[in-house]
Amino acid sequence: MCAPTPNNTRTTLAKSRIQLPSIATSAIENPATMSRAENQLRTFETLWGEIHPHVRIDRNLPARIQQRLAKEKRFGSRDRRLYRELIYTALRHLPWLETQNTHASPSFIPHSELRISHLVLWLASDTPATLPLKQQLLANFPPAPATIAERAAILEQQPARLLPAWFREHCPAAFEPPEIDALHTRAPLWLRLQTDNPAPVFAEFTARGWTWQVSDTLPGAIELLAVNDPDLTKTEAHQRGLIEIQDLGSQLILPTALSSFSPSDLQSFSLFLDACAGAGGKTLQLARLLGPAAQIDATDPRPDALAELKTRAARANIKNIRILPQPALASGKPRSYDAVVVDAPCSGTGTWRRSPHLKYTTTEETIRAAAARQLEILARHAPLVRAAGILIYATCSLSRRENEDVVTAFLADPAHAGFSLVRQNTILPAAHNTDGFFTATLRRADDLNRLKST
Ligand SMILES: C[S@@+](CC[C@H](N)C(=O)[O-])C[C@H]1O[C@@H](n2cnc3c(N)ncnc32)[C@H](O)[C@@H]1O
Repeated sequence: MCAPTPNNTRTTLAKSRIQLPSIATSAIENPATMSRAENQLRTFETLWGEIHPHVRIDRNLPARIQQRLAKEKRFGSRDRRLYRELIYTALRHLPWLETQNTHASPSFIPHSELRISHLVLWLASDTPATLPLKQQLLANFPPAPATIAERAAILEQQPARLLPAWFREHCPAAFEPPEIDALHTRAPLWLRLQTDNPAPVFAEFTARGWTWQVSDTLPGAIELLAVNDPDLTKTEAHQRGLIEIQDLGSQLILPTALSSFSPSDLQSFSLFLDACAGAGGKTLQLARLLGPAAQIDATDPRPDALAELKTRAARANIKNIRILPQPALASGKPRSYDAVVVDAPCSGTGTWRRSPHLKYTTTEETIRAAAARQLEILARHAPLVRAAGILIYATCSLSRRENEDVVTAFLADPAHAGFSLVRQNTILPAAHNTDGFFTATLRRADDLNRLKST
């Protein structure tokens, strides 16, 4: 499986400093005696063989993976977790796997039957699903070192090959060792507390045997530890709206964007528009940040996402969110908002560790198209910001073309002469072990008439 294609460059592996021994060959030769672990690795190879041809052409690969795993009725939830983990590990390290020649150098693995799937298992994070396989099949392997640079040295690969070369110009920082490590790590599971009294949440987690830690960066953000992809929707905490799943980086966007304003400034902002609300991750967070005295209008072109937002708001008993269908907003009387949030659709380059397939389907053209759309959405919503109000722009991209360049182009347009930049920040993944995000806060001048006449 996963044999290098004729187009791929084969690297010849010289003798490595650390040798990766193979599993015993007898079980492979006689399937009847194959261990459960070996069977599972073979099943992964079959699944990967089906998925691999679609990696570079299917931007909806996660749905394909999900459907493929669901189709296999004999899989239990533990099997599905294992295969998902291995498939996502393979996706994160694909450029290495496609060029890793396990046969070229007998000196690398003497008398070996090392297969690419062993390397995938070796590279996979230690989780309750992968650990039993690692213990059985990789017993003689040295543990995989923590950093991509050390792993690359063992495999005689280049760390930078894991990212598209064209991306360097868009985000040089992503190629620095800490960021490459963060972009190729299994994403942690962050929750946002949606209650001032987390005691029942923590009591339920304890009863389920789950451990967690509270973020020291953002109060109210908690990371679930050593839990193997739990179905949080089944928890009482979720059903009562006490928690929402939200990456810490995403949780940091609004507090960062609003951090230049004093509490009294913030009190004067009571009418917000969330212009790209989707299913409302940030709408719900805003409602909590601002308190019940503020009003948040939420809109999005996707009615199904807005319906989900309605359900989530009801679950959390949040009453100060008003959902506006987009056509009504476009055709109705323009409102004047204290603040408009444009959490824009983007290429998702900040989410590559969570959605690694995007590394292979995103091109410079994808980014160009995303930037044009972002500028259009910002320009369309700018007139809705009142004098002295603010416009918050955010993406989950690390490309400066979708971030700083969009802000610069927006400000350069004479139609936006009343706006100025208050702050802009890139949330790099390594800083707090998050996905990558960008946020900019723009303020509209307080005397629009004066600006119009100048
Ligand atoms: C990054 S997602 C928003 C995520 C959401 N704010 C949250 O926190 O969960 C971007 C959203 O923009 C919406 N969108 C796409 N095209 C748009 C457009 N032209 N104008 C406004 N919103 C758009 C998408 O439907 C999507 O829900």
